Order: sequence, then structure tokens, then C-alpha cells
Amino acid sequence: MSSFRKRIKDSSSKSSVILANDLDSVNLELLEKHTLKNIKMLGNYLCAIKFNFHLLLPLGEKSIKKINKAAHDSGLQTIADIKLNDIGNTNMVTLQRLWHSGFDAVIANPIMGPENLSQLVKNAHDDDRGVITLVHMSHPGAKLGYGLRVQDPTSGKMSNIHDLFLKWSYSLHVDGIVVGATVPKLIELSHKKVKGRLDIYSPGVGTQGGDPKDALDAGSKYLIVGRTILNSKNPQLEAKKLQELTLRS
Ligand SMILES: O=c1ccn([C@@H]2O[C@H](COP(=O)(O)O)[C@@H](O)[C@H]2O)c(=O)[nH]1
Repeated sequence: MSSFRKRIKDSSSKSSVILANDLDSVNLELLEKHTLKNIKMLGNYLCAIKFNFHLLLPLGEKSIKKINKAAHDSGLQTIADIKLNDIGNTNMVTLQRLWHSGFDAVIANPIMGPENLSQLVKNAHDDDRGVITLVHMSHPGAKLGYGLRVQDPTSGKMSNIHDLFLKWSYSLHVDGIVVGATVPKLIELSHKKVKGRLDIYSPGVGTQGGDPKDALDAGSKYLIVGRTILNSKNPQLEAKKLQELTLRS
């Protein structure tokens, strides 16, 4: 099997849109059914599908495996958005469970520190899976946390915590970073600094106020989009419009 980064790049020849499949039904059968329908109806406009706690908490391993298989059969990569951030042992057990359920990549929080992050990346890569780290989230309050001033333990210099997260991410060989579409200037700065060593994933498009074109122009490779597609009167048309935008960039 090739690396996650290569697999998602191959899928991106068709589209660089990742569907955030954030369905909020409480009916388990409907959750699975609607997800399988999304894969079938929207798969041609996507490169990957991302699952959050909306599905991961209510659905069991059997259902998640079935969904991951359906996504793979449609040429999509699958990402578990659990913003993983724990002690090493818990992280490792979590990875084994995710890979066993068929996921290709996990979103993790670098606040766990460079030792744990390095171990996480090594374990994921040993299984040809990927790690995407949060560098700056997309929501309005994100600046308060990701903009905190901290001392870089290596250089002793003061910097924003998102700069430290960025440095750890590229030096520890993560596959991608999340930088919100709501902070295009930071996407541009991050893009310059990473020099192609990883890819930029941007959620926060549309419903959260981020402009997809600005994010792509600034250097995002993948757009993560949920409600703008899911709540649209015509989800296929919305996904197609975003797909075309990514193919033009
Ligand atoms: O900084 C972040 C990190 C993750 N997300 C997740 O992406 C989707 C976005 O959904 P929309 O409906 O398009 O707003 C959702 O799953 C978030 O949990 C994010 O928005 N920002």
C-alpha cells in the first residue's frame, strides 16, 4: 500500500474536496444509510470523507467498517477527526482501533508534545496511515488558544503556539496540517514555511465564513466542507461547484 499522503493526492486528481459527514440523526440505521447515500451521491466530487464524533460515538465498529469500505470502493480516503491528544499508550491503542475499523488517517492535536507526536506519526506511517495535526482551527475563538505566546523550548525564543505546532508538524513528518479557511493569511505564511513537506487542509469554508477560493489561493490543498454541502438544497451541485474550484486552483 502507498502512503496516505500519496493516496489522497492520487484521489485529488478528481477533486480536493473532503466531505465532513456531520449528520446529526439519532436514528442509527438512518445515520448509516444516509452516510452510504452521501458516499454514493457525492463521491464523484470528493477525494475523501471525514467522520467526526457525530458518527463515531453512536455507530459501532461493524457499521464504521462497512462505511469505510464503501468509501474506499468509491475511491475515497477516510479521516477520523477525533483531534487525538493523550498519553502515548492511549494514543497507540486508539490508532490500532481506528486502523482496524478501516480509517486512513487521524486528526491529532500537537499540544500532546513532540515526543508523543513523533511516536504517533511513526506508528501511523508503519501502517501506511496518515496524521494531520491542528495548527490553527477555524472557529472565532481559535485565536485565543492558537495565538497564545509561548517560549519555544528549543530556541528559547517567544512565538505563537501555532508557529510551534507548525514547526513540530513539519519536522516530525506529519502528512498534513489543519489551518482554518477563516485565517487565509496564516495559510499563506504556513504554506511558505512548510515548503511542500506536508499539505494544508482547510475547514471553515462557507457556513463558518471562510472563502474557499481565498484558502486555495493562499496555499490550501484540501477543503474540508460539511454544512455548506449537507444543508444545501442541492448537495451534488454544491459539491460539484467546490470540486471545480479545487480543480481550477
Ligand atoms: O479547525 C477546525 C477543525 C475541524 N473542523 C471540523 O470540520 C468540519 C467543518 O464543518 P462545516 O459544517 O463545514 O463548518 C466539522 O466536522 C468540524 O468539526 C473545523 O470546522 N475546524
